[in-house]
Amino acid sequence: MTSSIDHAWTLAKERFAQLGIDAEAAIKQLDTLPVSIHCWQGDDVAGFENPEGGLTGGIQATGNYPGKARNAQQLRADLELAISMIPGPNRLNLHAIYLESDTPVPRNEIEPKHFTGWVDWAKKNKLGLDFNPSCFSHPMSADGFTLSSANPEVRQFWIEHCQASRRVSASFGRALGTPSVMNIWVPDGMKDITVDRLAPRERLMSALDEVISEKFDLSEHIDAVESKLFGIGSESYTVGSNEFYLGYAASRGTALCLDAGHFHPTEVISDKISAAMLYVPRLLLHVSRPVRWDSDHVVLLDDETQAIASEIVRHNLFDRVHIGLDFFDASINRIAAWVIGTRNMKKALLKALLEPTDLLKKLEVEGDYTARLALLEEQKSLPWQAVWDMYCQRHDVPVGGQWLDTVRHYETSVLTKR
Ligand SMILES: C[C@H](O)[C@H](O)[C@@H](O)C(=O)CO
Ligand SMILES: [Mn+2]
Repeated sequence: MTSSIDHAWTLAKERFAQLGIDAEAAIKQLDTLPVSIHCWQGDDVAGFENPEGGLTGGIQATGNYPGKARNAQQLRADLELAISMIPGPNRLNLHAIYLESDTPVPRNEIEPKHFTGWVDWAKKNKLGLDFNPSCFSHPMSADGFTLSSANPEVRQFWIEHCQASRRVSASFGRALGTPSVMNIWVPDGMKDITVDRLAPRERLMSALDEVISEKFDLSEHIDAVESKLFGIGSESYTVGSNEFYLGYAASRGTALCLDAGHFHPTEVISDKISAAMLYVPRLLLHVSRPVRWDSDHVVLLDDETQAIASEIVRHNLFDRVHIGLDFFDASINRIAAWVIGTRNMKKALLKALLEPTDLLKKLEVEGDYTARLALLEEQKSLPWQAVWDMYCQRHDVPVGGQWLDTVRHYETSVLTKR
């Protein structure tokens, strides 16, 4: 018997075909676009190095929802549940503080062996891994500076941490056969009026040059650098600003990381993609949702998420844009947060893949802006949701909101007992 999902899919396929869109091809393309899920939503960016220590670096996870993961086994179990409800290919994005070791490991001495548990797990779950040095929540970052510190000892420590992180990242790429994108974000900045805004940037530039001096094949490791506007306690000056890192990535050939929460409130990263792509080889996206500030709310299927996805699809940037997520909400069920945010990113990609882009571009070139707007608005009510349901069904993940029942059951049976 034909199910309602199959029936809706057949009708949707016909409807899209009338506009010259191949829904089957859209689904196939979506299957080539992994989303890198960030591990840190699962435990409020605590990590396993010193989970009781405070989160520093000017970022904050607010909320006290019960059941956060407290060790690697719990975090992996939570991730497995989330991933079982997200259709299509995924990656896992790890921070260095999620290492596993029986004895304390100084950050500048981390090695691939401290992450073998993650690599084995990634293999078993068919996931690629991405990586991040963790330049925060540490006594050596206590005065707000790391790679740009005026203190040579502090600077050297973080250079060594980032160098060690690159070796870990490359080991992921070799073990899993897919390059690990390693993103460098440093919180360096000042709370108040800064007199010498140049010297820290000079130091950051030369420290980064030291960090990336060891050569790795792009098939195993990709460097990315992430800018920021401000952080809590560094409101007046951020060393690694947008201009700093755009110039750095363009001149050194690294990827540029654009975080949706790291710009002025009316600036959007969707509009930066086409501009930056003319100068940098690759982009890493940290898709997030800033509410008034870099609040890292869960990603919605909103206009900006859609615009980000549409930019990737419209300009065929599939091989040059790495899609990552960056939010950490401790006020709701953390597994639900992963599921909601990641499904939304994928829904936006699917909707973009179902757009009659060639026709829209033709109308634009011809100056028919009336038809362009009419078509853009009409397509919002095309039956993309039936295509999404079929995509979920084929990947054997819950089709609609039923996934929440599974999360609720896990909450009662596992999370509340932690
Ligand atoms: C954990 C951080 O959010 C992350 O490393 C960084 O990407 C960031 O966005 C800091 O604001
Ligand atoms: Mn980020």
